[in-house]
Order: sequence, then C-alpha cells, then structure tokens
Amino acid sequence: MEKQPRLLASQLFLKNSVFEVLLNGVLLTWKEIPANKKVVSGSIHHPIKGGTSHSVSVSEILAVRELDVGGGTNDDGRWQKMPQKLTEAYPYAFTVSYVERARQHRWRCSDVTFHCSDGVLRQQWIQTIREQLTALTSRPKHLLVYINPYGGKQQGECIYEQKVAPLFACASISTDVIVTEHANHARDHLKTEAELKKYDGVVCVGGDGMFSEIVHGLVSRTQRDNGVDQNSPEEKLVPCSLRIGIIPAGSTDCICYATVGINDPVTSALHVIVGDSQPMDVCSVHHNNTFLRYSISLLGYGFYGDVLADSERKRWMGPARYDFSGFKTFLTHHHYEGAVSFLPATDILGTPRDKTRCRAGYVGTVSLPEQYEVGWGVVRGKFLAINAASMSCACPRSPMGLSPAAHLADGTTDLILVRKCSRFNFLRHLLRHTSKDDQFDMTFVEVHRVRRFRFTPRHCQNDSELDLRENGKQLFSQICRDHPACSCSPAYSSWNCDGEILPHAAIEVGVHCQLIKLFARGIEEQPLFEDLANPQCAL
Ligand SMILES: CCCCCCCCCCCCC/C=C/[C@@H](O)[C@H](CO)NC(=O)CCCCCCCCCCCCCCC
Ligand SMILES: Nc1ncnc2c1ncn2[C@@H]1O[C@H](COP(=O)(O)OP(=O)(O)OP(=O)(O)O)[C@@H](O)[C@H]1O
Ligand SMILES: [Ca+2]
Repeated sequence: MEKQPRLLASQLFLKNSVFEVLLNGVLLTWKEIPANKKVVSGSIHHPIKGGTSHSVSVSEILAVRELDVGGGTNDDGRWQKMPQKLTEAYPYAFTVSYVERARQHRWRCSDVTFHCSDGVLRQQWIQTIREQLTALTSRPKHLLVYINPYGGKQQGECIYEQKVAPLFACASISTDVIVTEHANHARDHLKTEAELKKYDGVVCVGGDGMFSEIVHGLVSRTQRDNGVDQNSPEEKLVPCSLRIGIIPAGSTDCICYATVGINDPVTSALHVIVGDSQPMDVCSVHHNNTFLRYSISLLGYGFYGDVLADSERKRWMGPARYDFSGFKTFLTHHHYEGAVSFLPATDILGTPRDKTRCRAGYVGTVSLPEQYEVGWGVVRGKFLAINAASMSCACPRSPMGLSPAAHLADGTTDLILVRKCSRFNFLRHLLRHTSKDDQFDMTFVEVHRVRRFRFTPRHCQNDSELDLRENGKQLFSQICRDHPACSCSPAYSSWNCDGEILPHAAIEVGVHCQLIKLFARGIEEQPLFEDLANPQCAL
C-alpha cells in the first residue's frame, strides 16, 4: 500500500507575526494569524480568516535546512534583529528554499524562515519536508555538466559558477563538470566515453549549438547501444532515457526560450532541480541514405542558410553577427529553385495557422498508426526561404517564433515555403515575426504541417556527387562571371540545421516523435503567474 504523506500543522513565527503553517504532501501553506486570534503553542485545526497567505507546491521546494537563531537573516539576506520576546518563545528556526514565479516566465529561488517553540517540533518539520522531497522520484541527484566557455558572450563558466552551481548545491545535486576544450568535445565524450549509468541527466551551458552537440552525442549513443543504424532514413530511432538541461549562454538560445519561455540561467537551473520533463521531437536529416545531422529547431534553406553561412565568418562579432548578416542577406535577396515534396500530417488536430500555442501541460499527439491515405504533395518553384520549424523557434528576436503554433512533441514539423517576392514584401513577412501579426497570411507564403519532406535543388536533380562547399561555389562564380552586372541568384543555398551548415542541398527529413526529453515543462500560461505572484491571493 502507498504510504500516505504526513500532515503537519503548527503555529510558527515568521518575521514579526505568527503564522499557521500547514504541510499536506502537496502544498506547504502559511497564513498570518491576526493578533487577536493567536494560540500560544501547539497545533490549531480551525480555519483562520484574514492575514496574508502563501502557498508553495511541495514539488517546487528546493531544500529545507536548520538555521541557528539569536537573530536571523531576512528573506533578502540582510541581518534582521528579532523582537527579544518572540525570539525567546520561538528560538528554533528552519529555512525552506522554494521556487517563486517572477515576470515573463522567470523563476527565482526564495527563502522563508520559520521559527519554532522547541527543537523537537523543528526536527519534525525538517524531517517531514525532507521525506516528501525524497518521495519526488523525478528529481535528478547526479548530473553531468558540459560548459562551452566560448558560446554567446563567452560567459558560460561564470554563469555556471555564480548562478547555477550554488542552486544545485542547495538542492543537494552532485555534478561532474566538464569545460569543453574544442568543438564536438561534448558530443564525442557522450558518444563514446561518458559513463551514462551514473547520471540522472546531462546539462549543457551554452547556446543552441552546444545543445545540438549534446543531442547528437546522446541520440547516437542510444542508437549504437540498441543496434539501430542511423544511416537508414526509415529506421525507427530509440528514445534517449537521460533528460537534457539547457543553461542558456549562447547567441540565440531558441530551444531554451521556446521550452521555458525565457532565456534565463536561474530559471533553467530551477527547472532542472524540480525534475521537470518535456519530451521533444527530433528531425533526422539524410542525403542519399547517409545520415547528416539531427535538427530540433530550424532547418532553413535560402534566407536562414545564407544568414548563417555569412555569420559564421563573423563569430568575433558575438550575437550581433546574426543581425549584421541578416541585414546583408536581406539586401542580397537571393532566391533558389527546387522541388519540395512532403508527407502531410493528417492524423493530428492542429494546423500551423491555429491561434492556439504549445503550452505547459500540452500532451503531444503520439504518432498514430492509422494515417489517412494522403499521398505526398509536391511544390516546385523559386523560393526565398524554405524553413522547417519542428517547434515554434521563439527567441528574443522573435518572441512568437517562426511558426508560433508549432508543437514541441507532436511528431510533426511546420514546413514554411516563402516564394520569390519583392524585397518590400519579404520585409513585411520578416517584420511580422516581431509582432503578433500572421506571417503566413501572405500570397507568397504557404505552410504545411508534415511528417517527412524532401528537397531537390533544380540545378542538381542528381545531387549525389555534389559537395556544396566545392561545386556550389564554382557554379555560382561561373554564373556570375557570365553575367557580371546581373542580380541573378546562385544555384544553391545551404541548409542551416540548428545553426550548422549542411554539406548538401538535396536532403530527406523525417520527424521522430518525442525522441528526447528536456528538463523543462513548456511555457506556462501567464495567468498562473498573476495568481501566484499576488501575495494576497486566496489559498
Ligand atoms: C526587420 C526585422 C526582422 C526580424 C525577423 C526576425 C526573425 C527571426 C527568426 C529567428 C529564428 C531563429 C531560429 C533559430 C535557429 C537556431 O537553430 C540557430 C542556432 O542558434 N540560430 C540561427 O540560425 C540564427 C538565425 C538568426 C536569424 C536572424 C535573422 C535576422 C534578420 C534581420 C533582417 C533584417 C532586415 C532589415 C531590413 C531593413
Ligand atoms: N571549447 C570550445 N571551443 C570552441 N568551440 C566550442 C567549444 N565548445 C563548444 N564549441 C562549439 O561552439 C559552437 C557555438 O556554441 P554555442 O551554441 O554554445 O554558442 P553560440 O553559437 O554563441 O549560440 P547559438 O548556438 O545559440 O547561436 C557550438 O557549435 C559548439 O560545437
Ligand atoms: Ca513538432
């Protein structure tokens, strides 16, 4: 039989007042007792009206610890002198650290210190809270942490040491930390060496590129351990068991932003500590039955491919390189010819044009065996951009993202085709990414929710021998030498695969539903914050 959580109710002293404190296995609540209703000691069992009240879910308590008194520390860490009489009456203190919601999906760690009249009561409280925390089996105890010291503004190590490590220590999480020494260090370590059995999760401190390394390491390792061949595009991949945490310290941080709602290191660390779990889709990208890469956020050909290719040469500029290259690519206004064929997702309810958003608690449609018999669709033409967004791709540049209604874990990707149009119209389309306006409501844009797709560039219907880095450039320079003053576009762009350039233009993509899990819960609805942030809220 399941053990019932112990119920505790006491009158405890907090700041300058007496509170009725209650722990019921789900919630810890404390409610101020108006001065005229105070009971001197022991438990009370009747509801008390009036006074401020607070409530914290046990699942969002980080830790509880004893505190020596004679005075005490305030919630904001300042020394607080307590009234002599009350300190004498309640000399035994304990502090509870818990998650508090702040603005714009930010989480913060807050402390509340309760004072008890005797040591036995204090022990009872500490022990009971600890028992209830131990019963939360989804919380990680031992983590493997990779820090990219060169991501984003090169603050990775500092962010981890100052903001994250103290929180992990407070929550009694032990860590093995590796500061990477070169690109693909984390990927290769995970793929071949790391003793994964020792850990409850992997944390990366860096940007989307660093996260991508972790995904490649973990997914490849899992397939190898299970004898699955990644080179076969049709193969069903085995999901990874370890969850991944992202401490954002990169330039775009779109995976973190779209799964948590903000790119904030403390918020992400707290999601790891409370043991959140968010499944996510992963796209596999193949060329001629050879595995190229996995994509979790954006696969972009044309505009986003060209922005990335240009920005890679400007890494020294830091995150601003994307704006610089974005502006330059916008002015260049190249279009690319080719054919996109895709398998529409017919067995799901949503569409990319929905007004609904993927939010915390959304249960993704798990792949269903009975798809309607709808064949592949084909779209041919000249495109400014071909984007596949497997999730919204919300980021600080575009708070709603490339595909605002995309879901994190529904086994589909939103294929966005932007046909050749004027610069003015393309600018209108881009601008809509920065507001709530519908970027798909334009004649030259179409969007399909798909399970698989292929792209074949026009100039290379047989792309088997093509290596873009070599032949692509030659072809472009050839064309432009022939038309020195023309504004013709090169034959090929490159694919931007989560911030990495792919070596081929002709690719085949399949979505693997819920292949990985993150220490996140999806974006919480804002009203939840409004209620909980209000200190006067009713219990
Ligand atoms: C006029 C303002 C329009 C703003 C439109 C902004 C749309 C931004 C949508 C961003 C989507 C990011 C998707 C995430 C991709 C990541 O896996 C990847 C790795 O981190 N990041 C990038 O590839 C980094 C890609 C970064 C792309 C930045 C593009 C900036 C475009 C600026 C265009 C300026 C035109 C101005 C004309 C006057
Ligand atoms: N020690 C290292 N030295 C050089 N490169 C590294 C090192 N560790 C990781 N990398 C590589 O750095 C690249 C960029 O890292 P990261 O994603 O952390 O930052 P970013 O590119 O600034 O951010 P974003 O990906 O969000 O745009 C990654 O592709 C990763 O492979
Ligand atoms: Ca998806």
